[in-house]
Amino acid sequence: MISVEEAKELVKQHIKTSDKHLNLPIEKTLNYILAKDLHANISLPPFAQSAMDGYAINIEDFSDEKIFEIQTIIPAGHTKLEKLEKGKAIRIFTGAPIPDGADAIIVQEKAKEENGLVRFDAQELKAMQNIRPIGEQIQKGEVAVAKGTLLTPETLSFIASFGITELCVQKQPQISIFVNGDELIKAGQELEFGQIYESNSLGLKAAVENTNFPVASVQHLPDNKIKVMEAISKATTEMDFLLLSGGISVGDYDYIGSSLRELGCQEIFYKVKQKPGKPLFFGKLNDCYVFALPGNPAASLTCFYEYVLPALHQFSGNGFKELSTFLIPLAHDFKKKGDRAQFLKAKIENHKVSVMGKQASSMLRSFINSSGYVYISAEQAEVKEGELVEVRVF
Ligand SMILES: Nc1nc2c(c(=O)[nH]1)N[C@H]1C(S)=C(S)[C@@H](COP(=O)(O)OP(=O)(O)OC[C@H]3O[C@@H](n4cnc5c(N)ncnc54)[C@H](O)[C@@H]3O)O[C@H]1N2
Ligand code: MOO
Repeated sequence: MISVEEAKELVKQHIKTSDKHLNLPIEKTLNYILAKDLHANISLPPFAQSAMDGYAINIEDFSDEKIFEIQTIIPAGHTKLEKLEKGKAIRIFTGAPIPDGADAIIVQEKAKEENGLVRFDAQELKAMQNIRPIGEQIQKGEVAVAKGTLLTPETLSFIASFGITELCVQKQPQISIFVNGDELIKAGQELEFGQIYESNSLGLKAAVENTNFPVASVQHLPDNKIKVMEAISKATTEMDFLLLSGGISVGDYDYIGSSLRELGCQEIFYKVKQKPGKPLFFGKLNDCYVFALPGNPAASLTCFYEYVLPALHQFSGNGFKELSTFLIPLAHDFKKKGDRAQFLKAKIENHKVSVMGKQASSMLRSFINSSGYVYISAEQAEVKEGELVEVRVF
């Protein structure tokens, strides 16, 4: 059985970033990954701009006593470069082009205007005050946004300021989710003795979608090896990722592992020294990455967050992006049972973190209102109150 660290390293090594790109109108690219470096096609700002509503002057002409004649008015959107005449002021507004010869904007709160004349309050002036120089934010030709960047609302807004209408983005992975087990029934049906409502597919689908990747299909497979093999064989020729849940342990009706092997799936690892999620399988079949997640609901989700999520990011050009991790003092002593690494649902309160109750991998309850996992490595046996622990936030 390999360690959590070894398993992650293997995922990182084996997932290749997709070279499938597509061009999309910029307004359709939210949450895609930029596939090519984007160079600034113009400087920003493209011309020197006033940062305030006020008056453009040349500092050499300024003295507290002086009254300036107002030469003209420059509103935002004025498309002609004006020239400031010696000793005069120009009325100007935020975003308007600075006239040639001006090197300071005095805000209107420090001025009094009357009959075409303006008198400024006594004040110290700094060269270029309230002026946004050309290219202050970025110069034409510089890399504006590097490939591999997630297209967030802020990034898209920045890109839009270059007047760009189309972007080359990474194609999103095609993902299928299969859940397996004869005991599982769909919500809405009457529960018979021995049956449970199937819940992992909803959790996994929501977790994938929460990361802004689409789910192509969800399917429930019976405990029937022929059907399992047929479904896996078809999905792995069509999908980039197949997420299987359940049937990967050692029981007589756990057909996922044997089906994958008989179909010739390359096994990259099976079984990780962790709780929950020990019988996690990762492999590759027909160019499709296969994660067989243990069926216990908390194990399925934990393996998703810790292994599948970074794999999806890496495939999509966003690097092996794991959950954000913080070091936070533990609010109580903790003794670990067993020698596996543990991902424990936990809550951060008052700058400390507490491990929640009901941690069994069959239970989801401790996820409710949790902030993330406390990660206790395989080597650690206990942690004392106040010691810093790794908290992985989902
Ligand atoms: N003899 C051994 N038995 C088990 C071992 C072992 O090492 N030796 N490992 C245990 C561990 S650890 C885990 S985790 C589970 C994983 O088993 P499977 O991946 O084969 O999952 P199932 O047996 O199909 O299901 C486990 C559990 O979860 C429920 N389940 C499954 N799918 C769903 C779903 N979609 N929605 C809701 N609940 C689901 C299922 O009914 C079972 O109760 O194996 C242990 N056994
Ligand atoms: O690995 Mo299992 O998730 O411990 O129950």
